[in-house]
Amino acid sequence: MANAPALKASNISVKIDNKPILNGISLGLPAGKLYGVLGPNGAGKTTLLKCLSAQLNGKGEVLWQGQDITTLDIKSLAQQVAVVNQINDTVFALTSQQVIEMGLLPHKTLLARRNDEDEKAIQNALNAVGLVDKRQQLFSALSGGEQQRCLIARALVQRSPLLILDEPVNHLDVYYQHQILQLLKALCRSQNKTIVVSLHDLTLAASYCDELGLLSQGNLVATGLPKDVLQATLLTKTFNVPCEVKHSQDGYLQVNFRPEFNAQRSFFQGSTCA
Ligand SMILES: Nc1ncnc2c1ncn2[C@@H]1O[C@H](COP(=O)(O)OP(=O)(O)OP(=O)(O)O)[C@@H](O)[C@H]1O
Repeated sequence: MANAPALKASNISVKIDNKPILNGISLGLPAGKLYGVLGPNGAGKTTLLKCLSAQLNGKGEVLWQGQDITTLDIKSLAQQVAVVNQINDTVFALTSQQVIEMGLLPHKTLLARRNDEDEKAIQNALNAVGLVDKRQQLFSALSGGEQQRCLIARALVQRSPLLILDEPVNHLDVYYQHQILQLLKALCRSQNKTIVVSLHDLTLAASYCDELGLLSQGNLVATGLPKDVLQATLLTKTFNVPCEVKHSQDGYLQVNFRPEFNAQRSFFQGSTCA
């Protein structure tokens, strides 16, 4: 079946400390597609991505190529799924190259040395994310955006058919936001990869993602083509900010949140500030 989902989540639910975080999420994504997960802070995007990449075991089932993803042993999982989590405060005493090289581990035996093919993969990944000149720089000395691109490069050399990236364009300037999403989309098309990203920029999501899922308070309130998910009324309700969606003649969607919205009014209510 050409369009059978490569990644299929059925009825995923997560509770933490008895608080529902995800409520019965089901979605299916064919190979070769870029899927964007959207939603306000705390909606459950990271939690969903962790379930899809077997970092978190919720209720329900995640099938990757027909197999329950939680049953893969750690090496097979790393060969199948590359993960880029949000950058945390972990300071790696490693160079960019060494961080990227970690992506080769799932394909190596314990004592294997780096070969020409590995070197080429690292060089290609450094090129792809524009970090050739930072190769020997300590990861901890990279800027936030460079760290983000370095972790994406690590995922690239992992050569896995499924990529899960949590806010991959966070910290990136406009050029690299577009460059990284173009790269991810190209990987879907040229290598038939299945890629899931969480994003906050809805216009960017509309420009690059094949399909979107919109989360609100742990519920998947819409999923499908960008034009079907990005409806002004639904977005206004979900993000609690008045919004309009413009459709350009060349097929692009632009989501504008209204600047006259005064979030500070509620912020300063009850405070003594003038
Ligand atoms: N380990 C945890 N302990 C307690 N609560 C948690 C834990 N992990 C997540 N949560 C809660 O689950 C909810 C969803 O969190 P999640 O990180 O998935 O949201 P998100 O949509 O990715 O948010 P953001 O846009 O801010 O990154 C939040 O209310 C969060 O506080």
